[in-house]
Amino acid sequence: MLSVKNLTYSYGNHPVLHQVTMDARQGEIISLIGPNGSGKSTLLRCISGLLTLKDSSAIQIDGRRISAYKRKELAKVVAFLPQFQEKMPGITVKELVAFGRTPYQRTGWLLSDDDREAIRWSLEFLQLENFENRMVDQLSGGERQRVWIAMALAQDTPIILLDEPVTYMDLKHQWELLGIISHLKEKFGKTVISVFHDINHALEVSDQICLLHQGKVHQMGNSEQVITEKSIKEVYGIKAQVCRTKTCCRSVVVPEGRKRKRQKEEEHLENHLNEIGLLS
Ligand SMILES: Nc1ncnc2c1ncn2[C@@H]1O[C@H](COP(=O)(O)OP(=O)(O)OP(=O)(O)O)[C@@H](O)[C@H]1O
Repeated sequence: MLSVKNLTYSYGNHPVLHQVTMDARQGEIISLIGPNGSGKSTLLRCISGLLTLKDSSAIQIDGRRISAYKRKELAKVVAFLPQFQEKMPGITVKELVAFGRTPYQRTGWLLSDDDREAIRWSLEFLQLENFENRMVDQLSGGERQRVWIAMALAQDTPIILLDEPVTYMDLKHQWELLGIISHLKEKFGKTVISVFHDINHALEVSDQICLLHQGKVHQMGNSEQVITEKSIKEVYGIKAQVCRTKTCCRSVVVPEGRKRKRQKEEEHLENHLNEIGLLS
């Protein structure tokens, strides 16, 4: 459905993405992970059509290069939640979610029955019914983020791009949103490509994980292939354990804390002193 092939992108003369290749099938959840500045947002913005590509055939949807889509046509296929959302003063939650229907407007701003149904569905899906008349700029960061996600869902596209969708959310809402993302795939066959900073979030929802490092795909595949102690060390430069937990039915990544590091150093010193006979 979505194919990214040898995508290279520079901001002016600052190269950011190098020969990125990635495929997404229909109904697949792909997580983009990688350190700050590795190019995750830039990759999403390229796929969303917001950035102009030198090689316009590098990104194709259903076999058609994205530059061949008209703006409105592409907005019916790809919805994009950017990393930072505006506060949107003077606009209610329902009005903002209604903006998601813009690609379907013909003349003027009259909502059709389909529009109203999509708006209602999105508000319900994000549990925002009780918020619909609230002003967007008076919401908390996490609440506002849910409204922006609802707007993206109201667009009713087969492909949804989410840039750090859980950033401002508390623990409960983070895990609820991960459930919503899985639901979008399982019940509605949506293809979701999402940036996560918390690898455990990526492990919870992904069919595939794309690990970016310095603008290149370091590894792409299922979680067991990609999330290893070796790859975390290579890309993030930290020591972490990848533990398989029975209760979660998946792996969890636990970075080595300072206490454990200190404990290991002390054990090492004690062993050494033992070896040379200073401790007995
Ligand atoms: N508009 C821009 N103009 C110039 N350089 C940019 C622009 N946007 C991003 N960059 C640079 O491109 C590189 C990749 O940025 P990008 O935002 O894609 O990374 P990221 O992996 O999403 O980072 P983060 O995890 O911090 O959000 C960085 O070096 C950044 O400074």
